[in-house]
Amino acid sequence: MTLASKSGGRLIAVAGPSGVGKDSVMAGLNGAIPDLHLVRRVITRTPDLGGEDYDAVSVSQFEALVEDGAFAVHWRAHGLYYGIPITIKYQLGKGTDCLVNFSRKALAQAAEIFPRFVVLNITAKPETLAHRLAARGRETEEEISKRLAQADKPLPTGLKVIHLANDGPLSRTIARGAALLQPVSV
Ligand SMILES: Nc1ncnc2c1ncn2[C@@H]1O[C@H](COP(=O)(O)OP(=O)(O)O)[C@@H](O)[C@H]1O
Ligand SMILES: O=P(O)(O)OC[C@H]1O[C@H](OP(=O)(O)OP(=O)(O)O)[C@H](O)[C@@H]1O
Repeated sequence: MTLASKSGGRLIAVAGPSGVGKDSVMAGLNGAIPDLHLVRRVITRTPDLGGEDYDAVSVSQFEALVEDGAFAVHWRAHGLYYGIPITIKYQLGKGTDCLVNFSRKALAQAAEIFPRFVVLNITAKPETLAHRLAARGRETEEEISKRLAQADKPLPTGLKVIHLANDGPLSRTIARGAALLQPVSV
Protein backbone atom coordinates (compact mmCIF):
# COMPACT_ATOMS: atom_id res chain seq x y z
CA MET A 1 0.00 0.00 0.00
CA THR A 2 1.35 3.47 -0.85
CA LEU A 3 1.44 6.39 1.57
CA ALA A 4 -1.26 8.11 -0.52
CA SER A 5 -3.64 5.17 -0.26
CA LYS A 6 -3.14 4.99 3.54
CA SER A 7 -4.13 8.62 4.05
CA GLY A 8 -6.62 8.89 1.17
CA GLY A 9 -6.53 11.07 -1.90
CA ARG A 10 -6.87 14.85 -1.98
CA LEU A 11 -10.11 16.51 -2.98
CA ILE A 12 -8.94 19.40 -5.15
CA ALA A 13 -11.83 21.85 -5.49
CA VAL A 14 -11.40 24.15 -8.48
CA ALA A 15 -12.99 27.52 -7.79
CA GLY A 16 -13.18 30.94 -9.40
CA PRO A 17 -15.53 33.18 -11.34
CA SER A 18 -17.42 32.17 -14.47
CA GLY A 19 -15.24 32.30 -17.57
CA VAL A 20 -11.96 32.20 -15.64
CA GLY A 21 -11.10 28.84 -17.22
CA LYS A 22 -11.94 26.26 -14.52
CA ASP A 23 -13.07 23.56 -16.95
CA SER A 24 -10.25 24.27 -19.41
CA VAL A 25 -7.59 24.14 -16.67
CA MET A 26 -9.13 20.95 -15.22
CA ALA A 27 -9.06 19.21 -18.59
CA GLY A 28 -5.41 20.22 -19.02
CA LEU A 29 -4.40 19.10 -15.52
CA ASN A 30 -6.16 15.80 -16.13
CA GLY A 31 -3.88 15.27 -19.12
CA ALA A 32 -0.76 16.52 -17.33
CA ILE A 33 -1.02 14.67 -14.00
CA PRO A 34 -1.17 10.86 -14.08
CA ASP A 35 -3.83 9.16 -11.96
CA LEU A 36 -5.85 12.31 -11.32
CA HIS A 37 -9.59 11.58 -11.30
CA LEU A 38 -11.73 14.21 -13.03
CA VAL A 39 -15.10 14.21 -11.24
CA ARG A 40 -18.17 14.19 -13.47
CA ARG A 41 -20.90 16.39 -11.97
CA VAL A 42 -24.65 15.88 -12.09
CA ILE A 43 -26.31 19.10 -13.30
CA THR A 44 -29.88 20.14 -14.13
CA ARG A 45 -28.55 21.69 -17.36
CA THR A 46 -29.68 20.92 -20.89
CA PRO A 47 -27.52 18.04 -22.17
CA ASP A 48 -24.61 18.46 -24.57
CA LEU A 49 -23.99 22.20 -24.19
CA GLY A 50 -20.24 21.65 -24.47
CA GLY A 51 -17.46 22.45 -22.02
CA GLU A 52 -17.32 19.96 -19.18
CA ASP A 53 -18.62 16.41 -19.40
CA TYR A 54 -21.63 16.21 -17.06
CA ASP A 55 -24.64 14.02 -16.30
CA ALA A 56 -27.71 16.03 -17.29
CA VAL A 57 -30.83 15.38 -15.19
CA SER A 58 -34.21 17.06 -14.63
CA VAL A 59 -34.98 18.90 -11.38
CA SER A 60 -37.24 16.06 -10.22
CA GLN A 61 -34.52 13.50 -10.99
CA PHE A 62 -32.02 15.65 -9.07
CA GLU A 63 -34.35 15.88 -6.07
CA ALA A 64 -34.78 12.10 -6.08
CA LEU A 65 -30.99 11.67 -6.14
CA VAL A 66 -30.65 14.02 -3.14
CA GLU A 67 -33.30 11.99 -1.34
CA ASP A 68 -31.37 8.78 -2.10
CA GLY A 69 -28.13 10.21 -0.68
CA ALA A 70 -26.45 10.09 -4.09
CA PHE A 71 -24.39 13.25 -3.52
CA ALA A 72 -21.46 14.01 -1.22
CA VAL A 73 -22.14 17.74 -1.70
CA HIS A 74 -24.72 19.62 -3.75
CA TRP A 75 -25.66 23.25 -4.30
CA ARG A 76 -27.73 25.62 -6.40
CA ALA A 77 -26.27 28.35 -8.63
CA HIS A 78 -27.20 30.14 -11.87
CA GLY A 79 -30.74 28.69 -11.59
CA LEU A 80 -29.27 25.16 -11.81
CA TYR A 81 -28.62 22.34 -9.32
CA TYR A 82 -25.18 20.74 -9.14
CA GLY A 83 -24.24 17.50 -7.36
CA ILE A 84 -20.94 15.76 -6.60
CA PRO A 85 -21.57 12.00 -6.66
CA ILE A 86 -21.01 10.16 -3.38
CA THR A 87 -18.81 7.69 -5.33
CA ILE A 88 -16.04 10.29 -5.01
CA LYS A 89 -15.49 8.86 -1.52
CA TYR A 90 -14.54 5.52 -3.08
CA GLN A 91 -11.94 7.22 -5.31
CA LEU A 92 -10.51 9.20 -2.38
CA GLY A 93 -10.47 6.07 -0.22
CA LYS A 94 -8.31 4.34 -2.85
CA GLY A 95 -5.81 7.19 -2.50
CA THR A 96 -6.74 8.83 -5.82
CA ASP A 97 -6.60 12.64 -6.03
CA CYS A 98 -9.93 13.99 -7.33
CA LEU A 99 -10.37 17.23 -9.25
CA VAL A 100 -13.81 18.82 -9.20
CA ASN A 101 -15.35 22.10 -10.35
CA PHE A 102 -16.79 23.72 -7.20
CA SER A 103 -18.98 26.58 -6.08
CA ARG A 104 -17.22 29.07 -3.83
CA LYS A 105 -20.23 28.96 -1.51
CA ALA A 106 -19.96 25.16 -1.06
CA LEU A 107 -16.25 25.17 -0.12
CA ALA A 108 -16.64 25.61 3.64
CA GLN A 109 -19.11 22.70 3.84
CA ALA A 110 -16.83 20.46 1.76
CA ALA A 111 -13.80 21.30 3.91
CA GLU A 112 -15.64 19.77 6.87
CA ILE A 113 -16.48 16.58 4.97
CA PHE A 114 -13.19 15.80 3.22
CA PRO A 115 -10.03 15.32 5.35
CA ARG A 116 -7.55 16.27 2.60
CA PHE A 117 -9.26 19.25 1.02
CA VAL A 118 -7.49 21.90 -1.06
CA VAL A 119 -8.87 24.76 -3.14
CA LEU A 120 -7.33 25.54 -6.53
CA ASN A 121 -8.41 29.17 -6.95
CA ILE A 122 -8.26 30.27 -10.60
CA THR A 123 -8.08 34.02 -11.23
CA ALA A 124 -8.18 36.37 -14.23
CA LYS A 125 -8.84 40.08 -14.87
CA PRO A 126 -12.53 41.14 -15.16
CA GLU A 127 -12.15 42.11 -18.84
CA THR A 128 -10.73 38.66 -19.57
CA LEU A 129 -13.78 37.01 -17.98
CA ALA A 130 -16.25 39.04 -20.05
CA HIS A 131 -14.42 38.32 -23.27
CA ARG A 132 -14.16 34.58 -22.57
CA LEU A 133 -17.79 34.14 -21.55
CA ALA A 134 -18.96 35.85 -24.74
CA ALA A 135 -16.62 33.69 -26.82
CA ARG A 136 -17.74 30.48 -25.05
CA GLY A 137 -21.30 31.10 -26.24
CA ARG A 138 -22.99 28.71 -23.77
CA GLU A 139 -25.08 31.39 -22.01
CA THR A 140 -27.30 34.27 -23.14
CA GLU A 141 -26.14 37.89 -22.70
CA GLU A 142 -28.42 38.23 -19.68
CA GLU A 143 -27.01 35.07 -18.08
CA ILE A 144 -23.46 36.29 -18.77
CA SER A 145 -24.19 39.64 -17.06
CA LYS A 146 -25.48 37.82 -13.96
CA ARG A 147 -22.37 35.62 -13.87
CA LEU A 148 -20.05 38.63 -14.21
CA ALA A 149 -21.86 40.38 -11.35
CA GLN A 150 -20.76 37.51 -9.07
CA ALA A 151 -17.14 37.52 -10.24
CA ASP A 152 -15.59 38.91 -7.07
CA LYS A 153 -17.39 36.63 -4.62
CA PRO A 154 -14.82 35.98 -1.83
CA LEU A 155 -13.46 32.61 -0.78
CA PRO A 156 -14.18 31.51 2.79
CA THR A 157 -11.27 32.00 5.18
CA GLY A 158 -9.27 29.25 6.86
CA LEU A 159 -8.94 26.91 3.88
CA LYS A 160 -5.81 25.57 2.21
CA VAL A 161 -5.76 27.56 -1.05
CA ILE A 162 -3.47 27.38 -4.10
CA HIS A 163 -3.82 30.49 -6.31
CA LEU A 164 -3.38 30.11 -10.08
CA ALA A 165 -3.64 33.04 -12.51
CA ASN A 166 -5.08 32.20 -15.95
CA ASP A 167 -4.68 35.50 -17.83
CA GLY A 168 -1.99 34.18 -20.15
CA PRO A 169 -1.87 31.16 -22.45
CA LEU A 170 -3.71 28.10 -21.18
CA SER A 171 -0.70 25.83 -21.67
CA ARG A 172 1.34 28.01 -19.29
CA THR A 173 -1.43 27.95 -16.66
CA ILE A 174 -1.64 24.16 -16.89
CA ALA A 175 2.12 23.71 -16.54
CA ARG A 176 2.16 26.03 -13.50
CA GLY A 177 -0.90 24.34 -11.98
CA ALA A 178 0.62 20.86 -12.40
CA ALA A 179 3.83 22.05 -10.71
CA LEU A 180 1.88 23.58 -7.81
CA LEU A 181 -0.09 20.38 -7.21
CA GLN A 182 3.00 18.16 -7.34
CA PRO A 183 4.74 17.23 -5.16
CA VAL A 184 1.88 16.71 -2.77
CA SER A 185 1.94 19.42 -0.12
CA VAL A 186 -1.40 18.78 1.62
N1 LIG B 1 -5.84 30.75 -20.82
C1 LIG B 1 -6.85 30.88 -21.69
N2 LIG B 1 -6.66 31.61 -22.81
C2 LIG B 1 -7.66 31.78 -23.71
N3 LIG B 1 -8.91 31.26 -23.59
C3 LIG B 1 -9.16 30.53 -22.49
C4 LIG B 1 -8.16 30.30 -21.48
N4 LIG B 1 -8.72 29.56 -20.50
C5 LIG B 1 -9.99 29.31 -20.88
N5 LIG B 1 -10.26 29.90 -22.06
C6 LIG B 1 -11.56 29.93 -22.78
O1 LIG B 1 -12.44 30.74 -21.99
C7 LIG B 1 -13.77 30.22 -22.00
C8 LIG B 1 -14.20 29.96 -20.57
O2 LIG B 1 -13.43 28.87 -20.07
P1 LIG B 1 -14.07 27.75 -19.15
O3 LIG B 1 -13.04 26.70 -18.97
O4 LIG B 1 -15.42 27.35 -19.66
O5 LIG B 1 -14.26 28.60 -17.79
P2 LIG B 1 -15.13 28.32 -16.49
O6 LIG B 1 -15.29 26.82 -16.40
O7 LIG B 1 -14.31 28.88 -15.36
O8 LIG B 1 -16.39 29.07 -16.66
C9 LIG B 1 -13.76 28.96 -22.87
O9 LIG B 1 -14.21 29.30 -24.17
C10 LIG B 1 -12.27 28.57 -22.90
O10 LIG B 1 -11.91 27.92 -24.11
O1 LIG C 1 -20.61 30.00 -6.21
P1 LIG C 1 -19.76 30.25 -7.42
O2 LIG C 1 -18.30 30.11 -7.14
O3 LIG C 1 -20.10 31.52 -8.15
O4 LIG C 1 -20.06 29.05 -8.43
C1 LIG C 1 -21.37 28.85 -8.91
C2 LIG C 1 -21.34 27.81 -9.98
O5 LIG C 1 -20.60 28.35 -11.11
C3 LIG C 1 -19.83 27.31 -11.65
O6 LIG C 1 -20.72 26.53 -12.42
P2 LIG C 1 -20.61 26.35 -13.98
O7 LIG C 1 -19.42 25.50 -14.27
O8 LIG C 1 -21.94 25.88 -14.48
O9 LIG C 1 -20.44 27.81 -14.53
P3 LIG C 1 -19.16 28.52 -15.17
O10 LIG C 1 -18.58 27.54 -16.17
O11 LIG C 1 -19.75 29.71 -15.85
O12 LIG C 1 -18.24 28.86 -14.05
C4 LIG C 1 -19.37 26.58 -10.41
O13 LIG C 1 -18.92 25.29 -10.74
C5 LIG C 1 -20.61 26.53 -9.57
O14 LIG C 1 -21.41 25.40 -9.87
